[in-house]
Amino acid sequence: MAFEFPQKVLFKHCDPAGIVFFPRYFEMINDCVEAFFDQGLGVPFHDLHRVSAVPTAQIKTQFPAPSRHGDHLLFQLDITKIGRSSADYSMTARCGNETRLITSATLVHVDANGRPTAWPDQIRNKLQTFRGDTS
Ligand SMILES: CC(C)(COP(=O)(O)OP(=O)(O)OC[C@H]1O[C@@H](n2cnc3c(N)ncnc32)[C@H](O)[C@@H]1OP(=O)(O)O)[C@@H](O)C(=O)NCCC(=O)NCCSC(=O)c1cc(O)c2ccccc2c1O
Repeated sequence: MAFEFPQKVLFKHCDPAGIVFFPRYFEMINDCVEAFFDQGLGVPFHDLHRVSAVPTAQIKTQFPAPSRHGDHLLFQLDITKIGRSSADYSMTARCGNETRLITSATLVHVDANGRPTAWPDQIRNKLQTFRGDTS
């Protein structure tokens, strides 16, 4: 099951050439991850960050086609791997049938001291429900 996150391209996302500037895509990616924790996992960041955090250890992104002001993007997130303290996800953003962004990344669950710590069972079990087809 993929988690879905709609995002309309706004004026603030675009550069003078009229296309989405890549740092704004990374903000959209993080907005999708934040919504995933809140709505998908039932662990909103304002609760999670009282005791832990989930920084990004690695991320790889491709932009196969540009997005423009007014486009309606649909982000889809799948969990592809769950480790002791880490989780890999893949994410795409599409406008209609056209793919605009493909990304894969690793989040690591860390304690209040920033050290990797095992996922709590409640979060691990919810992550499992968003496992995609890969590995
Ligand atoms: C991320 C680290 C805390 C990892 O520490 P360390 O390297 O000591 O970890 P281990 O070797 O013990 O491995 C633990 C665990 O992580 C996996 N892992 C580690 N590095 C990688 C990697 N490069 N690629 C893939 N996987 C990796 C490893 O396989 C282990 O997995 P297990 O499942 O087996 O346990 C440390 O490296 C660190 O602190 N890095 C800096 C992170 C950072 O600054 N990122 C960029 C800015 S922060 C950020 O972007 C961000 C912050 C947030 O608070 C967020 C909150 C919510 C969502 C997103 C956030 C976010 O993106």
